[in-house]
Amino acid sequence: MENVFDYEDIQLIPAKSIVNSRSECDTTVFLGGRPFKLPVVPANMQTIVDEKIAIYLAENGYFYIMHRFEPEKRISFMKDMKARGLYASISVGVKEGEFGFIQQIADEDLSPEYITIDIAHGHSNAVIQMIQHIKKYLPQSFVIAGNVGTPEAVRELENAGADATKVGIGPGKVCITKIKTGFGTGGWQLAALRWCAKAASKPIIADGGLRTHGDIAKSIRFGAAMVMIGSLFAGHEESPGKTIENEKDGKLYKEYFGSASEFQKGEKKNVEGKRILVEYKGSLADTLKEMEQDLQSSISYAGGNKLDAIRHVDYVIVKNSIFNGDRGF
Ligand SMILES: NC(=O)C1=CN([C@@H]2O[C@H](COP(=O)(O)OP(=O)(O)OC[C@H]3O[C@@H](n4cnc5c(N)ncnc54)[C@H](OP(=O)(O)O)[C@@H]3O)[C@@H](O)[C@H]2O)C=CC1
Ligand SMILES: Nc1nc2c(ncn2[C@@H]2O[C@H](COP(=O)(O)O)[C@@H](O)[C@H]2O)c(=O)[nH]1
Repeated sequence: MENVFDYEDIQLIPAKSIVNSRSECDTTVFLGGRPFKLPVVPANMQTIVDEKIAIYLAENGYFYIMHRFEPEKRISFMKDMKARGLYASISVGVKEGEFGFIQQIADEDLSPEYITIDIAHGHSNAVIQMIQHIKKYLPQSFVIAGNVGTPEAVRELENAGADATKVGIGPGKVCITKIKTGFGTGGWQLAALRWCAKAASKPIIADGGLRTHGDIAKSIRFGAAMVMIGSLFAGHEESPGKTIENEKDGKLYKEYFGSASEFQKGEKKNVEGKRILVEYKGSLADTLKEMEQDLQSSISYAGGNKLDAIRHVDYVIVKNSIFNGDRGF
């Protein structure tokens, strides 16, 4: 494939501004008929999102996807969100019991607004069957299916009924898939996104590999409707990962582990994720605000006042050079 690149290899080219203040730029995105303040969703991982964060995000106009690693809590979670007048957005796997779980939700008339099928290798018959199963029993739910890394996969999942697909196999910060298996979009996630987006007729969520707020604009430029981010959300006061104090200097860290790590699985079987510590960085609300301001600025550099302006800007490939050797961001 020609033109293979990743986030750090790209710079977007500014166009004449049409606004007098960055505050005029609107970062709203629609997904499944609902408006959200940002085209960003924290990863559906156990050290990134919990019930409290989900409620905060839904109440404040952000998109969230609850993880699937405490399966027994999902029914009460959905009931709680509905009782609060909030949308419900859950994750499912594809093992046998998950098909029964979908039927149970339908029987209890709970129909969550969003269901994400969260599987490492989403281009599979199991995921296609799950999409069709959800569409049969819960036709009102918006189905996000993934993860995939090829146009063929995007087309097949869309044809099976997925309302959006999630692109990213192995670019994540706590991912070791590319090392353990030799496969994935790690190192060329942005080019893979562009490749997939050309084939897509429905929204794409770019998942994994974003390391700076500027990477949100780059994802949008290359075809994402929304991005999913783990590492940039792992270090907050509210983040569910354990808080750890460095004995030497008293500095605070939060733990962040992969959904396919030994920490998540509780066993050493098919491990494709690791655990790291990320620096503590204050409140989630502050990061969301900063992301919004940075993205407003991106929109103004794109010469527009809405997210769409970013989709049409020119870009250059500057291999590994945007940090000028300085990786201290
Ligand atoms: N985005 C990414 O790059 C990656 C994300 N993850 C995350 O880790 C978590 C666990 O993922 P996953 O292992 O899929 O979930 P599960 O452990 O729930 O496995 C789902 C089902 O798919 C099967 N399966 C898993 N991997 C493959 C494969 N490569 N080929 C064929 N069948 C497969 C499993 O069987 P069996 O276990 O017997 O093979 C199981 O039946 C998820 O949250 C996922 O998002 C994991 C790796 C990569
Ligand atoms: N290969 C693996 N990928 C994983 C695992 N757990 C989660 N993930 C993926 O990473 C992104 C978050 O990436 P980040 O770069 O923003 O930190 C997440 O949404 C999943 O798609 C794992 O154990 N192995």
